[in-house]
Amino acid sequence: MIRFEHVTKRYPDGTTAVEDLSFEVAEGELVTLVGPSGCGKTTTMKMVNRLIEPTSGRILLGGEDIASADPVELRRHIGYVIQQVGLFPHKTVLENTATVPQLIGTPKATARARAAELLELVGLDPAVYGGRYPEQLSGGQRQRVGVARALAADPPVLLMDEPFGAVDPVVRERLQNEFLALQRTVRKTILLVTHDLEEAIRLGDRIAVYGTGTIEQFARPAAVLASPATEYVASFVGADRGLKRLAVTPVERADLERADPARAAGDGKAPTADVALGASLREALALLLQEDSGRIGVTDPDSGELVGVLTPEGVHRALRRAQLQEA
Ligand SMILES: Nc1ncnc2c1ncn2[C@@H]1O[C@H](COP(=O)(O)OP(=O)(O)OP(=O)(O)O)[C@@H](O)[C@H]1O
Repeated sequence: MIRFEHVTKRYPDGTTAVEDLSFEVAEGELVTLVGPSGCGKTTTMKMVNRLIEPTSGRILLGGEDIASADPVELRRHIGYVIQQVGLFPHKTVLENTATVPQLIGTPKATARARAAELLELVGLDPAVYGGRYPEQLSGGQRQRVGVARALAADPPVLLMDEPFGAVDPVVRERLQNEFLALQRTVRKTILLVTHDLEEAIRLGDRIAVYGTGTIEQFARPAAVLASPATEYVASFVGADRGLKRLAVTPVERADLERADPARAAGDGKAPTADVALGASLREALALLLQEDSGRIGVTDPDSGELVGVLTPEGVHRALRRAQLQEA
């Protein structure tokens, strides 16, 4: 869907922001660009909507070279969410959200109805918030309006530059989770820039880890954590990557031991907590650490039935399995 072919950007003062970038974002995929300040993430992203022009190489969108597209037309198909959100202070939340559809000629009533739907979708009741002005919102609420506004024109592609950067860690995690749930419904093709590795791991279907102006590794989060491609990636990912890997490894049937209801009932140590198959090992381990029985139940997410129990040995097996799969 978005394809970079040997893209280099040199600024007029001679700074090479990115050099020979080649990668592809599949349709409906969310790719996070992560790396330290100044490594070229924002430059990469702004080349997609032609706010910045590459020095060499080309970028294809849906197979078409964007260099031959009309920039204004191009940007209609690309939603853009930035950290400062950039809401119009003198417009209400509803008007802000309806801006783009109205610009492209959607009748006012239709644009507003659509805006109200989107506000609902990002968790803001339009009846409560629609008439407010941006300054009457919290930082997290403003950020949600920014996301709703970017989705309003229903663009197939979204560019997001530190979209959750301006809020505190607790709100940030909630917004991230809501955003993931939203993405499961809307399935946009997304490039998301962040300097926060946790965020990149949590949100990305794949992650591009930037060195200076180049991508050091482009892979699924679990693969980056299990086998960093270079020394640089290993140090960026840090020594606690085993812990981070817990967050991206799901509980699978093969990790479980048989649930034995007779024994569980008999020794009075039935696990009191359970997780669904597919939950992260991090979630499972957090519960396991609080369980006297040393086991937690694992249920089928569809039927709710108990399918087995997970023990610390099971967690270890799961981690080894994940490492082998990614190696
Ligand atoms: N207009 C410009 N002229 C010259 N150099 C620039 C210009 N814009 C960016 N740069 C340089 O290009 C490099 C990449 O910048 P870019 O903004 O893409 O980095 P980034 O990874 O997004 O950083 P941050 O996380 O701090 O936003 C940096 O060295 C930056 O100083």
